[in-house]
Formats: sequence, C-alpha cells, structure tokens
Amino acid sequence: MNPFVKIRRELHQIPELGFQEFKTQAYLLSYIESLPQERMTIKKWETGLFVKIHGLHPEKTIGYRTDIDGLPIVEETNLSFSSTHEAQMHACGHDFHMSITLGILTYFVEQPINDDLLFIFQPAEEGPGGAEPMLKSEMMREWKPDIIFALHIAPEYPVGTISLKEGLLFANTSELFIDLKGKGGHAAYPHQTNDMIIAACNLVNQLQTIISRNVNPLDSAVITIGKITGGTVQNIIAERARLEGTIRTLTSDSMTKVKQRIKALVNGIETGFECEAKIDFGAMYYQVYNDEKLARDFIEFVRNETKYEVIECREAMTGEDFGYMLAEIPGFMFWLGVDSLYGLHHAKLNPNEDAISVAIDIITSYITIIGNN
Ligand SMILES: CC(=O)N[C@@H](CCC[C@H](N)C(=O)O)C(=O)O
Repeated sequence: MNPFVKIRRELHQIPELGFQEFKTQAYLLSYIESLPQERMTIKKWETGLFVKIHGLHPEKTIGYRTDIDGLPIVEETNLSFSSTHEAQMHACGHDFHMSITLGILTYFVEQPINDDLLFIFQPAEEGPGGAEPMLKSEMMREWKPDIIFALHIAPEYPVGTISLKEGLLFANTSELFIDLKGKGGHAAYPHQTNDMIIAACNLVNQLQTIISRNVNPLDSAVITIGKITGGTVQNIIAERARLEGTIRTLTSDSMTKVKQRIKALVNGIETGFECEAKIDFGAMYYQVYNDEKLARDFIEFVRNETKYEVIECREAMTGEDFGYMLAEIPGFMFWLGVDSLYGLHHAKLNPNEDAISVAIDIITSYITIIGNN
C-alpha cells in the first residue's frame, strides 16, 4: 500500500475538533521526526505545527498549508478504518490534506531544492479558525513565506482532475448563533406563555427572506441554519430555543447588509413574540481570493507540464480561513478531484485514495520548478 494512503487511514481513525488536535499533532510529529532532520526545523504552535525545510541556496520561502481538524459527525462509511472517536469524523478531507502534505514534505527532505519550504499544519479550520492567529504568531513573523498555496478535496470531480480559478474562489463566512428566551409553561395553556419553538420557526422562515428579498439577485448569499435546539419535553411550551447557522456572501458589503437585516428581523421577533433574543456572529472567515498570476501560472503548469486535467471552475459558497493567509501572502488554493458519491460534511464521504498520489505528484513537480528558479 502507498505509505501516504496508510497514513491517511491512520489519521482518519483519530479525528479531533478544532484546537483539540492533540493526538493528530503527536501523530504528525512522530512521523516528521522519523525523517532525516539535517535540513529541518520544527516548531509547535498550539495543536498545530510549522515545519521548515531549509533549501540549498534559498532566495525565497514557499509555503504550503494543510488543515488538520475533523467535524462533529457520526461516521457512516462502514470503512474498516472508520473513526474511533465518538461522533467525530474527517468528513471534510483534512486526513487527505495532511497525508498529501506529509508526502510532499518527505519528497523534499529526500530531494532538497534551492528555496526554503514552510509546511503549515493548521488547527481548527472548521471553527473557530486557526489561520488568523497562526498568521499573527511569532513563528509566522519569522518564517513568513513569499508565496503560499493549499488544496481542498472536491468530491464532485474525478481523480486526476484539479480545479481552480483566478480571483475569488470561496465566499466570506460568518457563523450565526441566536438565543431566544420567553415564558414557558403548560402545553394546554398557550395563552399564558410565549412559545420559543414558534418564535424560532418563524425566525428561520423570516431569515430566508433576507436571501430572496434583500440581497441583489445578481449577487449570491446563503443563510443556513444547521441546528435548532429548544424545549424540554413534549407537553411543556418551550422557554428557550437556539438557532445555529452560517452566513455566506461573495462580497463583504453583502455580509454587512445580511447582518443588519438579521438584527432587524430578530428585533421584530422580540417585539412580536414578547421575548428576549441574543445574537452572536461567532467566527468570521475572509474570502479565499487567488492571486491572479500565480493561479493562472499554476493552471498552465498543470495543463501543459503534467498528465492531469484542469477545470476552470466558478467560485463556491464554501468558506476557508486560508483566505486570511491569502490576504497577506500571494498564493492560491485549488480543488483536488476525489470522486466521492457523498459530498463534504456528509457522514458517508468516501474520497478515492488514488487522488493522494495525484496531488503529491502535481505539487512536488510544481514546487521543484518554482523552488529552483
Ligand atoms: C471547506 C469547508 O467546508 N469549510 C467550512 C468552513 C466553516 C466556517 C465556519 N465554521 C462557518 O460555519 O461559518 C465550510 O462550512 O464552508
């Protein structure tokens, strides 16, 4: 078996949520420390890592970033190497991202190039966000790369295909948490209460009118409420309800507008249902904006210099805190085709492992060219 497929399977078994990636960090460290250390410096950052491979005649530093966290999902793949952590799963491909990164790192330990390489193992991409604090860290100040790139698995594309575009690739995001508190009571006496289940249901419907009636239809925005909790038992009118969701917009102006409208509608719910509401916009991620020249050069490189296929895609409403790194360092992100019937964040996501060697092949060839010039 390809050693990086084996590594992927081992990492797949130990998914951990943001800033709790202790076993993951230990696994990564133990592998990286087993490689020859002469040209390598490793620094821990929270539950992540910075690993520098010193070049032969460095003129610049090339950065490559992987995320390392999992999601709170009960895995349903039935794979022999399914998650051993209860209700946690690598359902966004970060196990792939990590094993590919270790494959690239290993290659350049064995075959050094002129430039320095910085590998960034970043915690908490799914939330609350590790990229922004990592970017502000002492280590990043000292080792800041001159260019940086990363990939994300794409279940909808076949293996052997990558996909990207110049400019905007992923949306701006903001988490959304709304707590409602009213007067609960006996299920048979609704007139003596103000039911937070009814208030929450109304609010969920009203929130969608922001997308259909407040955002310019030629722009794009999404509000998803992914979780509702409230009440205690079937015959008690609920005193509390909580909505948890996320907002996605293609522009920061739309994000500001959507948030203003959410506040207005929540105020309306407070008045209409005689309750109290608290809004928390949680973590925000800046859009992923690919440097136009670097993305174009990479597209031409894969198209002309490799046996793989490039699809020039449209932007997506996914979010990625790698956007913060791209806002400060020129670079790009691309999608890696992994051909899974089930998509990202699905309990049955099962990416094709042949994509691991495809990614290692493309990226090591690309870095060899740009890192020896
Ligand atoms: C690639 C991907 O799926 N990223 C996540 C990022 C989540 C950001 C944040 N926790 C939020 O929910 O807004 C995504 O859901 O797009």
